[in-house]
Amino acid sequence: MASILFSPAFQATAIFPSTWSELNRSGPPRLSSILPRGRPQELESLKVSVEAEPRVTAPLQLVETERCVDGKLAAWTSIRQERWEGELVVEGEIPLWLNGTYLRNGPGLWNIGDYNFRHLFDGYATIVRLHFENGRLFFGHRQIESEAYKAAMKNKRICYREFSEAPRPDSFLAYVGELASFFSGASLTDNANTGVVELGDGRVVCLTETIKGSIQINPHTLETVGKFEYTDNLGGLIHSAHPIVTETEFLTLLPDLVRPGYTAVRMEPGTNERKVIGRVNCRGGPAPGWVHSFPVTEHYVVVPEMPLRYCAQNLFRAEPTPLEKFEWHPESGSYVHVMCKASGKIVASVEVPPFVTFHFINAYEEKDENGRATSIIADCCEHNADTTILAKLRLQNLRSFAGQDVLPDARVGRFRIPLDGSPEGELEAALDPEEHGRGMDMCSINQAHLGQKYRYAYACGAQRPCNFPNTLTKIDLVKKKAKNWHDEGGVPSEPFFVARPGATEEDDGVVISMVSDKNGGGYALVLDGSTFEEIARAKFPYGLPYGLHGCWIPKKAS
Ligand SMILES: CC1=C(/C=C/C(C)=C/C=C/C(C)=C/C=C/C=C(C)/C=C/C=O)C(C)(C)CCC1
Ligand SMILES: [Fe+2]
Repeated sequence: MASILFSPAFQATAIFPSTWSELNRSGPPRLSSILPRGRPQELESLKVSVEAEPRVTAPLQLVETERCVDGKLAAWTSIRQERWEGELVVEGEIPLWLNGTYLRNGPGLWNIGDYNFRHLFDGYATIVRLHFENGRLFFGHRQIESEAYKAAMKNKRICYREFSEAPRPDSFLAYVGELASFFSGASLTDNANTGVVELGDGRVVCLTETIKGSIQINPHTLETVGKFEYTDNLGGLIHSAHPIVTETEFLTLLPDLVRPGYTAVRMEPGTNERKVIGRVNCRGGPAPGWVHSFPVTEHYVVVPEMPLRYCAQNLFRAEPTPLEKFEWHPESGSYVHVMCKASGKIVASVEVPPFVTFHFINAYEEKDENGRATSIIADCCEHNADTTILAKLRLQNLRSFAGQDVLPDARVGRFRIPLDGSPEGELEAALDPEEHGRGMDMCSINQAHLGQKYRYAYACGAQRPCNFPNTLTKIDLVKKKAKNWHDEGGVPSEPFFVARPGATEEDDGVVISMVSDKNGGGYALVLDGSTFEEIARAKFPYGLPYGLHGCWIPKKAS
């Protein structure tokens, strides 16, 4: 029997599903799950009992080195248990207007027993919930029960093709069955570990880049509701991981690997049917460029075609490749296409300097004195046309930081795309990248400015030396300045901006993030959107794995 002293906010209640229990069958003592009982102030300090489970020789084991241990950054370690929920003790003041739920999705389990995954993006999805209510903060996390996750738990081995991992042919064939499914996409994962969105009709869906990896969850309990089935016949295997979602529509891009191009589609709230807006053919290369995200303006869908292109062979290859599912084809050219949202027509298709981006920040139309759009401005987190960032995100590299400055430089890349028929567009840094330490990714904006002229972007930046973005940065695109927040030795996740209801200033609101601290713990962080100063934090019961993207679900008016 071991004991851990916990803050008064936590009360012990065991809630281990059998899958997790099996997975954890050996190794160090486990912490029981804990649920809140009453306000933190009302509770006494509590000793939580931790029982050591009997060691058995089982194929599935969590390896000690992969676990979150004190003194080691939790960001790159697997989630400690399948689920947890409870109230957190808040230091500082959460504004009373901040009522609603921040959900954040990401890969959180990077090992099956003693088998360790290679890449950050391989991990089985962990959804985390921060529920803000009248100054109080409730926290929970849970594994998403994709077919890939369930199969791995059941068979104690990887059964589907993840970002960089593929099952051994025997286990895959044993699980999925026929060889034909190998070519149909059935072997691809549905591990929805990349993002989470609330549709206009209130349904909450976790996403990855396979279409079948769209999974509906319950935003209150984090329970997996089931697969989100698209009822149209559009087919295809993959889509952008970042649809544009508003109260009135869901827009996404479907890359076509057979006839290289992209189809832009729209889905209305209350339906599961995507309708085609239009299609654009690729201008270069053997396959479409990777389209992890894309921006929109008021009237246009902006379709980036980057020279980091999908590689159909790599999608189905068993061995890891240098660029995973992709290949770098600088000779094929880089392009940006602009599609009219109303007609689906291509109104511009320009060649641009080579670029590597995963995340677009925003886009808008520049207009002349008659209100006619003359060009499109599209901003992204741009990795200086260097693909090495993908290898830097392998877990071995993330876990082996020894003080060297190894994070490749990134910048806010600003495209200017003329709408007058000119053949070329521009790409330049929107501000001196030194302002944010030459680190730049995982961005958000005030959603009220989506597709509109805007001034502020929030992102992860860098304080060097580092091997991963380790600051939060607020970028002022007008003054070309950044304000930076940093906790030495810590790794913050995507800063997510939530506007104050009734605000008139673009940065009137808060920025939410979750931080892995240097002691192996972690905390939820709330910064003032305007001053970028900390206003509240709340410690988690244990450090969490790094998460990717989130969404805000405001409390519904009653
Ligand atoms: C590409 C395919 C798949 C998986 C795609 C996934 C899981 C992509 C995830 C991409 C993410 C999270 C990109 C984030 C980038 C962040 C960066 C560059 C941060 C940099 C910091 O400096 C499958 C679904 C596995 C199969 C089809 C193809
Ligand atoms: Fe992303």
